[in-house]
Amino acid sequence: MTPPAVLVHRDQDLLAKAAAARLVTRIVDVQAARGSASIVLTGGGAGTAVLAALAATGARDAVDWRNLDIWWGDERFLPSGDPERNETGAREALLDHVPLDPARVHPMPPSDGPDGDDPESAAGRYAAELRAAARPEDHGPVPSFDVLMLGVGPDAHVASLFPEMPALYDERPVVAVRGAPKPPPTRISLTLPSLHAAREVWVLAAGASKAKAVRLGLSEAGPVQVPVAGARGRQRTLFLLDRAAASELPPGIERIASP
Ligand SMILES: O=C1O[C@H](COP(=O)(O)O)[C@@H](O)[C@H](O)[C@H]1O
Repeated sequence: MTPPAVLVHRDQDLLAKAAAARLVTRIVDVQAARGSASIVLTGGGAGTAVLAALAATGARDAVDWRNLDIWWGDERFLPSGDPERNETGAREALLDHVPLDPARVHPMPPSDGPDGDDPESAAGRYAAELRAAARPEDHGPVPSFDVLMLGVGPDAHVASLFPEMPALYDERPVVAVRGAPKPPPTRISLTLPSLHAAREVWVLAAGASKAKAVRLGLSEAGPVQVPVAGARGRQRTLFLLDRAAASELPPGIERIASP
């Protein structure tokens, strides 16, 4: 796993635009090399702002949308179409506006889906979908995602991996989370081993409320206490921040800033 690089942008708006431009470039590069690409979406303010910025840029037409697999890092276990679902936010911000292949969009099951109100079965279903998409060269139960984006909570959670909760010890690729401290309490999440399968992990954080979590995420803290400290990709890890989220970083951390 790679040590993170830190990039700091002026504010959330510029962060979203810069991350959207970076995402277009990354997808286009991967598609040029291999024909298709895979990304993992996050919910939350910064992650959804990146998708909206991508929808608003003309550069989106450079992406071969039909050859893109879209997965989610976590989901709030709610009925399909619920405005609190990460899927709903992503569809409204971007997915409904680009010509994706519906078969390559992989939302986590809703609570009114094939498993009914059973998050453990829904997590197992998603794990099976990931396993079916993994190729021998991935050497594991999930694909080697090209980019996996993560928001971060003020409590340092990523995906639906909350500090000190059992999901952080789980070796299965996908788990049900019950009793989450942030509503809704029932969720589905990729686990740390699945996050680590990504070639690139991008942590997105904006606002002063995230500053402490960002500082701890770049420290030597353990992922059980500080889940964002476990957000690391196989080839590259980026912390993409605005100035407020970067405001508590110690001087020793090297960063690249934009005006
Ligand atoms: O509940 C969640 O929260 C985090 C962070 O959200 P934010 O609004 O504080 O940025 C998000 O990354 C995660 O996907 C989501 O389910």
